[in-house]
Amino acid sequence: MIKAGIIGSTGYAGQELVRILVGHRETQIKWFGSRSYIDKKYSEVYRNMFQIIENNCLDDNMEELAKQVDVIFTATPQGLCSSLVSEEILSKVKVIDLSADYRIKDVKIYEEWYKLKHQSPQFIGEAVYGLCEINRNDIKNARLVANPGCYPTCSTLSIYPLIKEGLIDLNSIIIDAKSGTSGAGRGAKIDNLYCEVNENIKAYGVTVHRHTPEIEEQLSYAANKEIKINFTPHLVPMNRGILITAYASLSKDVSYEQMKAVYDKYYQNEKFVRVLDKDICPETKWVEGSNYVDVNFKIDPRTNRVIMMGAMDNLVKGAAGQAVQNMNLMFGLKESMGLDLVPMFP
Ligand SMILES: NC(=O)C1=CN([C@@H]2O[C@H](COP(=O)(O)OP(=O)(O)OC[C@H]3O[C@@H](n4cnc5c(N)ncnc54)[C@H](OP(=O)(O)O)[C@@H]3O)[C@@H](O)[C@H]2O)C=CC1
Ligand SMILES: CC(=O)N[C@@H](CCC(=O)OP(=O)(O)O)C(=O)O
Repeated sequence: MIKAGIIGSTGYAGQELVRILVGHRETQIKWFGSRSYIDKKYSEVYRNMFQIIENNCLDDNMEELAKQVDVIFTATPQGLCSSLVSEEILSKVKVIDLSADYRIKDVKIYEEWYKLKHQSPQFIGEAVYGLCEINRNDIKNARLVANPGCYPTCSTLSIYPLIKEGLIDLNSIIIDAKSGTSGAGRGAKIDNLYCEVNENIKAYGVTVHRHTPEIEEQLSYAANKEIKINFTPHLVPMNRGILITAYASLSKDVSYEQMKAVYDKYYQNEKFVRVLDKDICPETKWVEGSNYVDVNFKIDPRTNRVIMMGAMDNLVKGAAGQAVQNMNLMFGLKESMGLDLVPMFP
């Protein structure tokens, strides 16, 4: 049995991790970390866990945690994980960070976009970017995994095959993204109040969203060349779900069948990436509650552009599900263990 501790178990990403790990037959959650609910029953914070979890919430005592568990998940605000990790901790326990602290390899770029001083830059080089479909082998040997951001997961997986195969103009990529409000976390913020969000849709973080450099870095690895993108997220009035619509100019003539073969080349053996049939557009409702990313594309011959689309659940493949996928790889388990979650509908 893997013993797991979750720092930030009372947030939206943390509670999704709890929900998934409760159903994981090789894992036992030993530590339900919290800042605001210390000594309160977890099932009083999340009543869906009534009679399922009897534990109390605990503080984020890393030293004590490291003695008691095999893996620590940090589902906490940006900057916290990097202030807790040390060589001593990493020598005792594996860490999977759901925040962005170790996702960006250039610390200056992290500090510039996050407006934070990085607390342990010495571990950035070692951390493995946990996009399982692309970095599987490195993840298996990692002590520290940077679980990818939600928008970057959906964007990268939707665009990656076409970059790898040199089918798109690298200077022409535009990503339009939409997210449900659980992406913003459980903390009270005026922008996320019912009256602000309901019956509304708005762009935010235009040109300055912190996921821009993360997506650029991942796409640049795929291209082996520096890429800049336009990335515009929108907040939509739903609980869960991310939809990506990305645009790029084609760099060569390519038919539907050829492009489909490219997506299949990368994803036909990937359980969690589903390349949809011709003309079927990904929808958030068909992936909700699951670890799937649905992707598809359409070529527009009038403009010589391709439109790439992706949909996933921000809390599952975009956060907790991917974190469990990473844990499975790090502990030599079947990659999909605990993640056979059939999408919920309606
Ligand atoms: N929501 C999403 O869709 C996704 C989130 N993520 C990432 O996961 C992380 C958590 O996000 P999310 O769950 O949305 O956020 P929430 O605001 O819902 O949760 C934050 C969690 O962190 C805890 N926390 C806050 N400050 C501290 C602190 N100083 N010390 C210890 N614990 C603290 C909170 O504890 P308490 O409630 O007890 O005060 C809570 O459990 C973030 O880094 C986010 O970027 C990644 C991908 C997707
Ligand atoms: C709707 C919303 O606010 N989404 C968040 C992104 C989700 C998240 O928590 O960010 P990570 O994936 O980097 O961890 C945002 O735009 O900041």
